[in-house]
Amino acid sequence: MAEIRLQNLAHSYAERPVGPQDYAIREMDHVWEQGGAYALLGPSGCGKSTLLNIISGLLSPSEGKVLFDSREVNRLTPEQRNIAQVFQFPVVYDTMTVFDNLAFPLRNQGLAETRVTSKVNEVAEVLDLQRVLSRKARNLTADEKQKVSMGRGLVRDDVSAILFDEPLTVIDPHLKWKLRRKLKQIHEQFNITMIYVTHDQLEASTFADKIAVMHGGQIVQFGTPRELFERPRHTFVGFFVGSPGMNLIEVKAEQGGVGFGEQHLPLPEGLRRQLPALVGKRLQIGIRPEFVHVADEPCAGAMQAEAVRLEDLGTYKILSFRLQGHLLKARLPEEQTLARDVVWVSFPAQWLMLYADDLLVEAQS
Ligand SMILES: Nc1ncnc2c1ncn2[C@@H]1O[C@H](COP(=O)(O)OP(=O)(O)OP(=O)(O)O)[C@@H](O)[C@H]1O
Repeated sequence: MAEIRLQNLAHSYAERPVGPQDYAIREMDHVWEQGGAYALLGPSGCGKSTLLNIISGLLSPSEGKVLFDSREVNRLTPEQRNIAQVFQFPVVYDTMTVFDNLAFPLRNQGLAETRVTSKVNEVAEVLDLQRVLSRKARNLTADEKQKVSMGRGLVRDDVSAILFDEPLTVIDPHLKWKLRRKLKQIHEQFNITMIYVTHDQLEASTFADKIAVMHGGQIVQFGTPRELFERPRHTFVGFFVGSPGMNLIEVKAEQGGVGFGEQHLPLPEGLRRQLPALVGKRLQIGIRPEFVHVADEPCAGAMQAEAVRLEDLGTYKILSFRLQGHLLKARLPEEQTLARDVVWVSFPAQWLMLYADDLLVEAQS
């Protein structure tokens, strides 16, 4: 088990990179603490697999260092780093039994056969594979094969870390939830550093204690699922995490707050004080649909808007409304009804975020 530190790390697949656009990973420093359950979340092409392969040793970074417990491992193979990796598609030995597949990494290490048997049984029980232990792997379903792949990663308790690259892609949807919970349970039981790559925020937040959100080859925020939801530090996190994503409106600085269209929006004192320092930057305000307050009648501080569509999603409703030409969303409780097309919306100060060039502006105390 190890603490994994990335130091001034960057990677370009190009032989002679000339600018940031040539980098799949842009310079970053990051620490994965020993024993943590982490997710690496981001859309296709943001650099997740590249980063995972650099950590595992399948790929050598073009710049910077990978340190395991302060020891540089840049030139070491995955075996030498003692990393277990579970890929999107199952990697199993078809002609071996499930038992022998699970035992393989342990026998390779020269473990005594009694210890092999007890470890294999322990992992098979966690993954519900006891029934198929004596079956040849080729006769298994895709789900079962992927469980065997996972089991091979989990069977050794001396690994530095286990890396999962979208491991549930081939798993039947109704089994996905069960397996995600299982992985979490395994993490609690074995206390191994685990990094789980996914583009699915639900998968990330059910598995991980902390999520690294990747965008354009960088980790734009590293935080708990709650932090990502309540205080997105980058507009991309606001937009990508949450369903629907955060409402973002481009604004200009004004006396006492910000403005968009004809609308003036006062800002809390701490943010107002920051405005002079932000001259020349692109300003946006952000508010999650869950925090927009919507009323039928005018009320203090509320802005008049046009209700465009109300979708009933069973346990809540999503209102699309137009405010000063911006189409925005609000999440309403299931029981809320709207009498007219005109609504009054307000953005509670504690949930209103201000972004300058896409980065969260912290209030000045
Ligand atoms: N072997 C390669 N050679 C050149 N460019 C590559 C190579 N592998 C990935 N890239 C590029 O690097 C960038 C990051 O790709 P990467 O596969 O790491 O992203 P990802 O977030 O894992 O996406 P996906 O989920 O689609 O795999 C992309 O622009 C991709 O085209």
